Amino acid sequence: MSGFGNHFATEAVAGALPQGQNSPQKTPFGLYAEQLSGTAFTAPRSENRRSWLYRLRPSANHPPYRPYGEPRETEHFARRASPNRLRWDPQPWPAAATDFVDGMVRWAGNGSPLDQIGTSIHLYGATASMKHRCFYSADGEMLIVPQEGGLTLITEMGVIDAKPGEIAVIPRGVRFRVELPGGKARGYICENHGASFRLPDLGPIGSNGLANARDFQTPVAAFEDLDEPTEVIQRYGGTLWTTTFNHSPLDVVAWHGNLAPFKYDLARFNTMNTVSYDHPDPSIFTVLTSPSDTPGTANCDFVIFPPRWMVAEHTFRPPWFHRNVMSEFMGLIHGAYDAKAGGFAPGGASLHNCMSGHGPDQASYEGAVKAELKPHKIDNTMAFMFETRLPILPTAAAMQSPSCQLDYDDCWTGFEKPQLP
Ligand SMILES: O=C(O)Cc1cc(O)ccc1O
Ligand SMILES: [Fe+2]
Repeated sequence: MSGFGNHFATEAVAGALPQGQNSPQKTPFGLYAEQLSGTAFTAPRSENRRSWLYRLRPSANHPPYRPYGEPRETEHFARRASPNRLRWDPQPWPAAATDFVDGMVRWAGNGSPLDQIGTSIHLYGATASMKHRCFYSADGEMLIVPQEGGLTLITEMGVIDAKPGEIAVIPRGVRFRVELPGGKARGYICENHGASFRLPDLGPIGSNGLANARDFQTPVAAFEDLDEPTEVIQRYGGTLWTTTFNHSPLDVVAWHGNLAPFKYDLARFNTMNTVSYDHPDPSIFTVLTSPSDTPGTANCDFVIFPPRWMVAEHTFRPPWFHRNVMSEFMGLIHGAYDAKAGGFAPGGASLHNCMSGHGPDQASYEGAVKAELKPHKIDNTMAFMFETRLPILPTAAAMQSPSCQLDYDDCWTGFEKPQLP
């Protein structure tokens, strides 16, 4: 079903969706009605997100949760916020068969899930499909950015196939199982603890452009009818909890509402750029934004750097040097990034925190200053950024990882000193 934030209605079995009311005394086939809220009941209508789910068993039907495995100490934030610029090589594949839940590592983040502000940024690398288990986050919606290998996200509300170049967003609380059609998959996740992602305002751009609402796709209802023990793992307060249902909770036969998972093909992005001079702020490439309480200052923006024509005249065309009050976590889905001649590989990541000077590496700078400024297509590339209001803390896992490039600062050495008259 197409459209962003629409009020959808879908049933996997004809007649399963109640008509004319949400909670009839007798539901079709005796399905259990459940409201899933993404905003406070009292949120203004323009903000309000909720869906009604009609399922084979009430979600309430389960034993208590207990901590899942050993606490993942390395997922805690480093004890001190570091102003240092950081970059990581792509993560190696897990040696043993590892599914999406076990292959997900919190790498960085800010704010706090219990305060419902900020983000947790995870990397995942999986080599096995989830079997008899599913996952959800009570801490935030999950924006999943596949980098290598597709994911089949079998959610309570329908099935999403997401391949590299597409993104998927699973609302807070929606349970899902991840299968790997290609046998392995890796990528990035922004678990958004704040206000849910939405399309940015377009201002003077007008009523079309950037990510167009109709290119977002939400699955139709699909369910499994399985009376088999199913492990349900949730992230709650930053840690994992587990319990075992006596049935699959992916048992929603019909649903309606405007809180739902969706996917988006980044190739559909209608990219804006200068046709005169100077390199615009990267906010023109915002796909989705999670606003904070301060207008224009995002809890998190999801920004991409897609293929595009570079035509600016008498201009230094790559990203300029800058120091930003917002903090920037970047990843690369494929290709090369125009500010980094080397070292930023697909599957890798970088972190440039509040006020940390960064920009083109020396080689990219040199090349761009010398380049002949004819129209040039930056092609076969897709980098992205989670840009967020609060400084980002890496976790111990990220700091201790052998993939952390100890020589990253060196890419900004060797600049020639200008000769003044
Ligand atoms: O730092 C980066 O590479 C991201 C970025 C890109 C750009 O074109 C302008 C500003 C910015 O932070
Ligand atoms: Fe930047």
